[in-house]
Amino acid sequence: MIRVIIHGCNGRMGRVVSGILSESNDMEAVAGIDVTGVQRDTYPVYSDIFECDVEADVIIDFASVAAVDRLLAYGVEKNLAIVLCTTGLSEDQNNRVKEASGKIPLLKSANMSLGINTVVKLLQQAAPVLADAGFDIEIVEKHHNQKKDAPSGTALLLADAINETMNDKYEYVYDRSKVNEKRGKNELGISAVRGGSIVGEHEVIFAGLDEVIEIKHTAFSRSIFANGAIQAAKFLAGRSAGVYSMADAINSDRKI
Ligand SMILES: NC(=O)C1=CN([C@@H]2O[C@H](COP(=O)(O)OP(=O)(O)OC[C@H]3O[C@@H](n4cnc5c(N)ncnc54)[C@H](OP(=O)(O)O)[C@@H]3O)[C@@H](O)[C@H]2O)C=CC1
Ligand SMILES: O=C(O)C1=N[C@H](C(=O)O)C[C@H](O)C1
Repeated sequence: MIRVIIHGCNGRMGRVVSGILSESNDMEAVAGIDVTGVQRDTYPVYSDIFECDVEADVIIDFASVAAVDRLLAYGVEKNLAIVLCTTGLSEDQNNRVKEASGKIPLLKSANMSLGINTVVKLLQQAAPVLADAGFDIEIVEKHHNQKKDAPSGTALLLADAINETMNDKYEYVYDRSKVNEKRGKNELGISAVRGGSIVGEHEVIFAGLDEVIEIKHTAFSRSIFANGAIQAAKFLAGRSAGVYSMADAINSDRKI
């Protein structure tokens, strides 16, 4: 049995992860961490991560940026693998993630779904061809009205995937209302929409002369992220220290 601590267990994502693990034959939730400290399932829930002294193999995190520093410190202290799914981390926090990965196995991804990770590959093929032909690139993301960070971690992940294949030539533009000039060729626009219960939608628009290509991913339920995180946890448990990617977990033969 792979023993999992769910960080943010009472949140929207934590509850979905918890539900899937309760049906698993080879993985189990052994503890949860959530500011509320409310126990909803069979495992104990701690409001302070350092109060949790339950033996485990891996932490699955869907919580809050405010909780990330203590999560990393706890993982390092207890020598626990971490699947880090919280988005909106600062540059300093991303550096601390890298530092921690020198000591523990760590997989961080802004999107755990197979679909988005496949879109990344498509973009890396399409972007060099279309950008060289003069196409402008814009990303539009849509999420529910409870989401705190904007733009989404996935929008940035997609933009970075494109930019890496283009020698980092793009400058990201988030708010055109402040720009009173025509669009520059090296701009990559990123726009965020927030409303209702939209689970997650990402559209990458390649706009050329007289033709437009749109690559769009729509999440209809949170289980695609939860299943991806559980697959990542299964992949990560027992590995040596280092940074791993969702692509590593998807290509692994340790399936859920
Ligand atoms: N990588 C991916 O594929 C995905 C990433 N996400 C990201 O995951 C994160 C969580 O999303 P979601 O579940 O919708 O958010 P929620 O706000 O529903 O859940 C987060 C939970 O974490 C709790 N929490 C807040 N601070 C702490 C803390 N210091 N210690 C422990 N628990 C804490 C919250 O408690 P309280 O409500 O009381 O503050 C809440 O119960 C977001 O950053 C989101 O962007 C989401 C979906 C997919
Ligand atoms: O907060 C969410 O809900 C989501 N967050 C992630 C992000 O910021 O990209 C992933 C997914 O789109 C849902």
